[in-house]
Amino acid sequence: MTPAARVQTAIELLDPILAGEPAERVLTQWARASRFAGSKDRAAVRDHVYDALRQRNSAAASGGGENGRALMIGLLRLQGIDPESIFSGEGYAPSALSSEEMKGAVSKAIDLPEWIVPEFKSSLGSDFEAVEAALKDRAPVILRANLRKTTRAKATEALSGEGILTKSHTASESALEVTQGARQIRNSKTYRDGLVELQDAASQAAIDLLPMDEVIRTLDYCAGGGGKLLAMAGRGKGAFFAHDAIESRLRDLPERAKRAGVKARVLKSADLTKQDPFDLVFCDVPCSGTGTWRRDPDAKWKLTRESLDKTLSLQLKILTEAQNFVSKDGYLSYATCSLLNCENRNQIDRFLKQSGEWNLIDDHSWTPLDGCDGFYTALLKRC
Ligand SMILES: C[S@@+](CC[C@H](N)C(=O)[O-])C[C@H]1O[C@@H](n2cnc3c(N)ncnc32)[C@H](O)[C@@H]1O
Repeated sequence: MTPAARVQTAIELLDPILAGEPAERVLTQWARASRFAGSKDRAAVRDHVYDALRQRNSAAASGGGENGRALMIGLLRLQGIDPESIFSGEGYAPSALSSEEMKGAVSKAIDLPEWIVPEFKSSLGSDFEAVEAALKDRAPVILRANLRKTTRAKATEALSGEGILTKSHTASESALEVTQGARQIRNSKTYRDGLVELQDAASQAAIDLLPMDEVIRTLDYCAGGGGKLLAMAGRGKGAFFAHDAIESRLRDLPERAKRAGVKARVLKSADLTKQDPFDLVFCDVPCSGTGTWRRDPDAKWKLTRESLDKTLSLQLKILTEAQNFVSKDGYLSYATCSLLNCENRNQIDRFLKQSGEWNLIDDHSWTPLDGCDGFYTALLKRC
């Protein structure tokens, strides 16, 4: 595909996404139906679509409209590319710019839904502008060296032997930022042998704060794909249990655990009460995902006040349930990939007040300004 044909494809895919279809599904369906598109074409089209979504308001303001064509015109302007050089109307290129479209100019806007801006401002304070600007960019690709099987230095060497270059990330001693060869990771021997996993640096740093040396039985209460459980297992030697209210979310865990050299027992909700209590119950709760909007910009425009309010209630419900599975001297831990206080510290304060049984030992938050996704974690112990 020519560069112009890739832009035309992005325009055609953006329209259904802007109408509400999930971006990931639209891209996957297009890739399946477009055998002519090579891996570089697919990656380029994907980058155009996600770049336009990350900067949707700025692209609309710079392109003079809210549809796929206007967003791509605006995005090119924001990227310093004259859209006239792409919109030629030749071959598979988008049709030539109208005189109205030619009049547009670069115009930067706040690339967040309007309703959430006050939440962001009150949560981030003086960091608001810098974080909002960072969310317009792509997120780095970060790996976790699996400390069960290797060290960060050895993982770096093994990856480099396969053409994947990395540098150490300051947030965690297991974190590596990929600087070259990111698309080869999943096919590399280093990855297939379980020496590294894809995981953001803030998630790794959050696991570093857990008292893994002290605990014997760990329950990941909202285990999902098991990313955090495997990171905990990389640091601890005890027994690891995985639970999720939606059992199908745990489907990838056995394969990933095998690759990582970890034994993890999956527990159904009905079996939890039959278990001995756990020394650590980790709750990586459902959240707004605001901290990961660089990776999933489609979610940014789909979050509503109503869905955030529902999520806030669910978070408190999960903590209230999960506390029952913690041993007398055990720890309860809470985590979100959110940048919002209402899901983070405020939520913990509400829980502490409501239960009257727990003390906050430590909490920490990360933002893209730390070179990470937005993330929050709190560690609680019984009073
Ligand atoms: C943020 S995701 C977890 C991601 C996972 N920890 C990882 O690292 O890949 C939140 C998970 O909580 C689960 N969940 C939702 N409601 C729950 C509940 N009441 N009890 C336990 N898990 C729940 C969801 O199914 C989802 O998989």
